[in-house]
Amino acid sequence: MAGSYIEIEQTSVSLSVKASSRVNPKRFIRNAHPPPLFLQLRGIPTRAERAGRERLQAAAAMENEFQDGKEEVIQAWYMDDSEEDQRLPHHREPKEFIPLAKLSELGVVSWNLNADDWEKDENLKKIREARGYSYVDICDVCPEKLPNYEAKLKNFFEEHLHTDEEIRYCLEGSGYFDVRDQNEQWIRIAVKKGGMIVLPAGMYHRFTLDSDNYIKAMRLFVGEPIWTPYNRPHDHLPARKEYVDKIINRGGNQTVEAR
Ligand SMILES: CSCCC(=O)/C(O)=C/O
Ligand SMILES: [Fe+2]
Ligand code: NI
Repeated sequence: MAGSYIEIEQTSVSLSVKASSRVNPKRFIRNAHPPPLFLQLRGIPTRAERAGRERLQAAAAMENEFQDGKEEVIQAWYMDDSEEDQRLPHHREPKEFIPLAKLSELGVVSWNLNADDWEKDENLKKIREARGYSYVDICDVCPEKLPNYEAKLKNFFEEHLHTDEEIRYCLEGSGYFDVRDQNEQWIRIAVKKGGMIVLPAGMYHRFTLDSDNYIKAMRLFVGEPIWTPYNRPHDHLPARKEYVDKIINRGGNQTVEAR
């Protein structure tokens, strides 16, 4: 092939590749941007597509890491319907605990990390690297440190969704993240020091302190954070539709009625 040319025409680009000992023409074509039409038609992945897929695989592989002792820092149970103080556990009678694997089915990812050493923790670094969590800050939920404490707590407990993942790592204290299961039942996820949790984009949820009244949480984000809560109902948002398709309907065609 040395010295020969491969000419590929498509509407937006015309690509000439001179094959030589230094350039692998097949690889050059696969990495062209935009991808040549014949690659698109044959479904051959470009370099960008391969990189995207590899990132997703790395992020997914991370979901099985750092699980030892997780039950001590993250527990989940079905809630009762009582209107009593939101900070109470709200167990059903009898109690209905939920295996953490069930949370994975809902798209919730979680880990047990060493919160005493979070600044140097290699496991936290691995998670951030694999999942692209470039942004972090720390949020103390207590009246002295959180501006507009009462209003914020009220907003946290309004059922809402975000258009990106909600990623929280409990460094001190504890709190409850409530999520809906596939049948709209409330599940209470109790997170203690060392528990890190990811609620997927488009999942309705709410947050409350428990009766110990304090959490110090690391908040993580991919890129610049967008904190906007979309209170229920916000079923028309693409993030919600994707969540419903992927998790609630598991790729099927069932429709979910808006409340
Ligand atoms: C524990 S961080 C405060 C809760 C929060 O940020 C949130 O978005 C709840 O849904
Ligand atoms: Fe939230
Ligand atoms: Ni809206």
